[in-house]
Amino acid sequence: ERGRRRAISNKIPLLPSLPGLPLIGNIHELGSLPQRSLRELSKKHGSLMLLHLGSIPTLVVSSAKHAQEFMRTHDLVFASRPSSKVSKLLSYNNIDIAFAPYGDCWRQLRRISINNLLGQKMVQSFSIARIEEVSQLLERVADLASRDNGVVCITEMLNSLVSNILCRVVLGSSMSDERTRLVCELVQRNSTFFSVVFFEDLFPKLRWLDVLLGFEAKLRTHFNTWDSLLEEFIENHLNRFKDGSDSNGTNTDFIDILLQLQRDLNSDFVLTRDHIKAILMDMFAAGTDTSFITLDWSMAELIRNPEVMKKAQDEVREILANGEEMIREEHLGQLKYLNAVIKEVLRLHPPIPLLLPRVSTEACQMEGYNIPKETRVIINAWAIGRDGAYWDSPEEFKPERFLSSNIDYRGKDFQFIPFGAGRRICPGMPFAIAVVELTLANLLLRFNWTLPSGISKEVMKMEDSPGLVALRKQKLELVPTLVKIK
Ligand code: HEM
Repeated sequence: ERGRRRAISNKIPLLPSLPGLPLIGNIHELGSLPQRSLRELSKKHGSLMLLHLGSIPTLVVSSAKHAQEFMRTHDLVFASRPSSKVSKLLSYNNIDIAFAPYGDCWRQLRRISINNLLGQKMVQSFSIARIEEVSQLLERVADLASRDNGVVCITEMLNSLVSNILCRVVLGSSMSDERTRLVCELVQRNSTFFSVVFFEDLFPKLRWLDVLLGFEAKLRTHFNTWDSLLEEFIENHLNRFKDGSDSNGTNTDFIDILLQLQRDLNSDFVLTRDHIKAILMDMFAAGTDTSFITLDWSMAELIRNPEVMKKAQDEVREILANGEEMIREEHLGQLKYLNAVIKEVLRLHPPIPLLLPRVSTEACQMEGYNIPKETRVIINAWAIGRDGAYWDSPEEFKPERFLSSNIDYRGKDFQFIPFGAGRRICPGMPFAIAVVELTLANLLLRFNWTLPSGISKEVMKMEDSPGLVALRKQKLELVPTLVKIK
């Protein structure tokens, strides 16, 4: 049967490749913001294009219809990830969740991530961490607002808020500020490494060039720093456990949960120390920048669209009963307009504009073409979210579009896939949404926001910075004014 299928697929034509240069193929066409250049290319060559990145054949998908083919119809064939030099090292040889190839190890770890770390129930159990960190942020903003010129760099404040929440949930509340800062720095360096393409990834025979140019040594040093830090965190937890100083379980964090699972798991799957370190690395790498970027773009869009800001502020201010000073998690379900604002931000600014790449584990057929095994797939979620075929005035920021529709980001509506879809959809979605909603709601409740004097919204640049994640290029500085609560 397999042989017959192969014989049939041999007769089906391959998708024609875009013309490229010798050796490098189409790399020169990517530019510094591939989501934009790939969208331009797709306007000419169609929403399913075959490119060659070095010697690697890569399909680029730019329409909701084709995204659905890859992430629903043929999801199983494309549920694996290609390995790269950076991801392989930082994921302890691809034994994490985000970069693991499709298979038993990935399935087991993904189940753990959903059942024990990131699912709705666990997200609720960490609500105190969010509330406390958000109230500290509000105090810091109020303090800065009362000083000098009252300007705050909201980008930096949001970045440390998200890092603090993540450190607290993953490592526990007793972590020193110095350790939290180090994690934050390493997470930023991770992003830099993920944006660098190593020669070996494009031309497997050119690994010697990475060695010669010192790239490989730098990456290894970075990994070693991470590794010893994660070892230190795990050992501290084990010692605390041995002392019995944390036996009442009130201080549970991700490391405690994973160590407990390591002790309990009575199945064939053995959770090793490397698995635990790889999962922890994933949580920091996948969880920090993404949520922070969403918050940063939200504040930028709100300041550029004062009528949207006003509506969102009216909504949060109306639902508080007299005397209450903070929006709490139980209020969030009522904030329909704020929810639409967040969706609109994720539509125009998906934090991972090209999602994470997939790779086929067997040949399959699509639109009369044969797609061979081991073809890489990049899905341009950024272009799909701005596709005029699905969205009215696609480049405009109009949260109202979501008030009258049921479209959401849970992976069923392929014109809106900031979290991906199918088997590999982001397991951190409930975690991220809880942080983003609570933070935005309270920033809008407590303060009125304006641009520093001399700066008008017309001169704000809404460009992304290059890299795997799309942070706004300019840091956002704003002037908050404390609002008296009734
Ligand atoms: C607004 C915030 C976030 C966005 C937009 C986002 C987006 C994504 C995307 C696009 C993917 C790839 C999906 C695919 O291949 O179809 C992904 C995967 C993943 N995300 Fe998120 N993410 C966010 C927050 C988080 C958080 C807070 C965590 C954890 C603390 C997290 C953990 C992961 C993991 C572990 C994966 C790999 C899943 C797999 O390969 O099976 N993410 N995310």
